[in-house]
Amino acid sequence: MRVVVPFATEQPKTRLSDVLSPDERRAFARAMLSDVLTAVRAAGHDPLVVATAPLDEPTTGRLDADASDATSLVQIDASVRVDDSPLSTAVNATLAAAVDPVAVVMSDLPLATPESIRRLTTAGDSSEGVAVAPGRGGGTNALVVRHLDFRVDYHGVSFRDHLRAAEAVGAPVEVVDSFRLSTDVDEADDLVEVLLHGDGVARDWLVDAGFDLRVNDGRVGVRRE
Ligand SMILES: Nc1nc2c(ncn2[C@@H]2O[C@H](COP(=O)(O)OP(=O)(O)OP(=O)(O)O)[C@@H](O)[C@H]2O)c(=O)[nH]1
Ligand SMILES: C[C@H](OP(=O)(O)O)C(=O)O
Repeated sequence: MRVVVPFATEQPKTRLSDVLSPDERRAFARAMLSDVLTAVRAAGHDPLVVATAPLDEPTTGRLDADASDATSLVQIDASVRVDDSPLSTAVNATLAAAVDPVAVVMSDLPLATPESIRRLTTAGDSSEGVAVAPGRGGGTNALVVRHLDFRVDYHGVSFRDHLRAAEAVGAPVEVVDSFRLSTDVDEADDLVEVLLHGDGVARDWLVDAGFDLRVNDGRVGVRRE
């Protein structure tokens, strides 16, 4: 199945600005993308990155296969389509052109595993269905679209909006209940999950950048050396 991975190349993860510089956010976003692409490929699928700008011509940050500091960019070896239109417009262009089912998997899911991707791509297996993996907080972290008329509308409470959109076109919905797919990394506290449950490039990046768990009386957070 074709798996589309949207990617904001130039100014990603602004909600991590409190803990990461702009160059670090670019580098960490690429590390997460790398983990997602690895999981997609290991699940037997062919990823297409739909990026706002080319991945091989960074405007800032250093492209370095032996990434050894927090602003070196991990090399991404994947098919890339550059489309600088807004997220939903870019994804919908892909859906409109598709004749076969398409999966859309966000690039900020560094806990994704081949098993969780396979669960997604085999869900909603009716020929006209839609499978939705919600993100925490109302978003949509991954989708499989088999209905030709279904279109995405990201941001806001997109999980609820996508259920309604599926209903509007008569597409049966399966909700994919997956810790690994529901964990998108948006805010500093989400880094806890990557440190605890990740085992890929993104976790290594955080450790190299000096992040560790911060244990107080309340909820676990992160601290940086
Ligand atoms: N192609 C494309 N992908 C996008 C765009 N905006 C976000 N993405 C990707 O969509 C997914 C979800 O992104 P968000 O968490 O909403 O946004 P973000 O830019 O990563 O982070 P924030 O700046 O903190 O909102 C990630 O895979 C992003 O890389 C866009 O305008 N175009
Ligand atoms: C793209 C957006 O991501 P969030 O801002 O919820 O992380 C969504 O899931 O609708």
